Parts: sequence; C-alpha cells; structure tokens
Amino acid sequence: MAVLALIPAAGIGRRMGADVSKQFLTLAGRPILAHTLDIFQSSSLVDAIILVVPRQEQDLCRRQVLASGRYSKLRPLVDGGAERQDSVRNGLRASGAAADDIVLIHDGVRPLFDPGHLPELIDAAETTGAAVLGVPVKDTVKRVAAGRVTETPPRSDLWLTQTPQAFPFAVIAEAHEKALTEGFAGTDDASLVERLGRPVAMVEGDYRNLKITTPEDLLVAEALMDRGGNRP
Ligand SMILES: Nc1ccn([C@@H]2O[C@H](COP(=O)(O)OP(=O)(O)OP(=O)(O)O)[C@@H](O)[C@H]2O)c(=O)n1
Ligand SMILES: C[C@](O)(CO)[C@H](O)COP(=O)(O)O
Repeated sequence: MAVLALIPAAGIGRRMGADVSKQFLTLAGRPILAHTLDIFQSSSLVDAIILVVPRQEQDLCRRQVLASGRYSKLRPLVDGGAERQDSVRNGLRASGAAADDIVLIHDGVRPLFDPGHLPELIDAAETTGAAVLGVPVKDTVKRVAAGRVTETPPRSDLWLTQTPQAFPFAVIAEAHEKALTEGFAGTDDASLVERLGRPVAMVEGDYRNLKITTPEDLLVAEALMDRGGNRP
C-alpha cells in the first residue's frame, strides 16, 4: 500500500483579492505552496505527491515553487479544473493509484498542517474507509435566513473540517465519479463519500492548520510561521 498526497492548487483566490493566485503569494519569504509541498516531501509516510495547477500557471509554478528541485516525490503536474472538486477529480484520474492506496487530499493553501497528525489520519482511513482532520467549533454557530436567526445548533456536535482528508483510492475515486455523474457539488471531498452512506472518521487536528483564504489569514499565518509554525 502506497500513500499519495494529492494537492489541489488550481484556485484563483478570489477572496484574497491579490494580483496572483494566492498559492503563489509569499509567506515567510517563500510561496505558500512551497511550504505546503515541504510538509509532504519531508514525511517518511508519503510516497508520492500529485500537484494540480491550472495549465496557464504551470510555468509560473515551475519557476517560483519547483525550481529548487527539492521535490523528488512530485509526479508530473496535473491540469486544474473550474472548481476544487474538478481539480481533485483530475488528480485522482491521473494518479494511477491502486485500489487500496491511501490518498491524502490537502489544500495547497494550508501550509501550517502538522504532519504529526498523519499516522492517526492514515490509520483511521484504513480502518473506517474515510477520515478527515478537524477541530471542535469554538464560537456559537447560528443559522440565519433573511437577516433573522432561525436556529442555534448545539455546539458540542459541531466541528470545523480541515484537510488533509484521507481515503483508500477506490473509495474516493468512486465517490468523485458518482458525484460527477449525479451532478453533486460538495465543498470538501468527504461530503462526496458521506452522500453514499459510507462512514467518515473525524480525527482531531489543531487550530493552526488554517486555510489561507482572505488577507487577514496571511497575517495570522505569518505570525504562526514566525513562532516556528508546524515545520516538520
Ligand atoms: N478550481 C479550483 C479551486 C480551488 N482549488 C484549490 O482548492 C484549495 C481550497 O480552495 P480555496 O481556498 O477556496 O481557494 P480558491 O478557490 O483559490 O479561493 P476563492 O474561493 O477565494 O477563489 C486551494 O488550494 C485551491 O487552490 C483548486 O485546486 N481548483
Ligand atoms: C476542503 C476544505 O478546506 C475543508 O475545510 C474547504 O471545504 C474548502 O472550501 P473552499 O470553499 O474551497 O475554500
């Protein structure tokens, strides 16, 4: 059984509002995506890295992120798709993975993931068939419609879902292909497995694993990096 890291990095970063796609923005002196790749390149648990980048940004990626030549596990770049789900599906189709290989799907813009969580995540994916990293919600969450609160769900049931999300290849490939055929769009990969009635394990991660989405996230990430981040 091999472990593959599949990294979607084909978004445009609309909410960041920068001149370049946010995965190429500088964090602690290097592109965000380089920090993310370092985590999986350095982990002895990961055998290969599949990186998904829009075709029009692949030269930029080679120049700015891959030029160091340090990513020996990296397979040929895969073309991105219109939505995150399309990019992940392209990566899965290009992976050549065996049915029982474990695929770790991780956002290219989560550079502070602590690889210390990988053993538990991989183990949970093998025993349960799917596993996601997450953290309990700290604030009170309310459902709102037309400016009015309609519900306050019990916080004890609520977790924020992060990546990596880990699956045997056969499970996640089937879930993605069915979602495409049936026209289902999810905001993460596990939701495509959940809709098939399959169990998904939640593995507790940590609050530093933020997804860099808006400009203030970049400031927080810089501060966490200054304090040593989660470097392997
Ligand atoms: N078509 C897409 C859209 C997103 N992603 C990737 O999925 C991850 C999480 O997506 P998100 O944070 O939403 O990134 P963007 O889509 O770039 O952001 P926005 O929604 O603000 O445009 C990122 O690594 C992003 O590059 C991708 O590979 N392909
Ligand atoms: C997959 C994810 O990072 C889990 O939190 C998140 O759902 C991605 O959402 P986005 O809208 O693509 O940022």
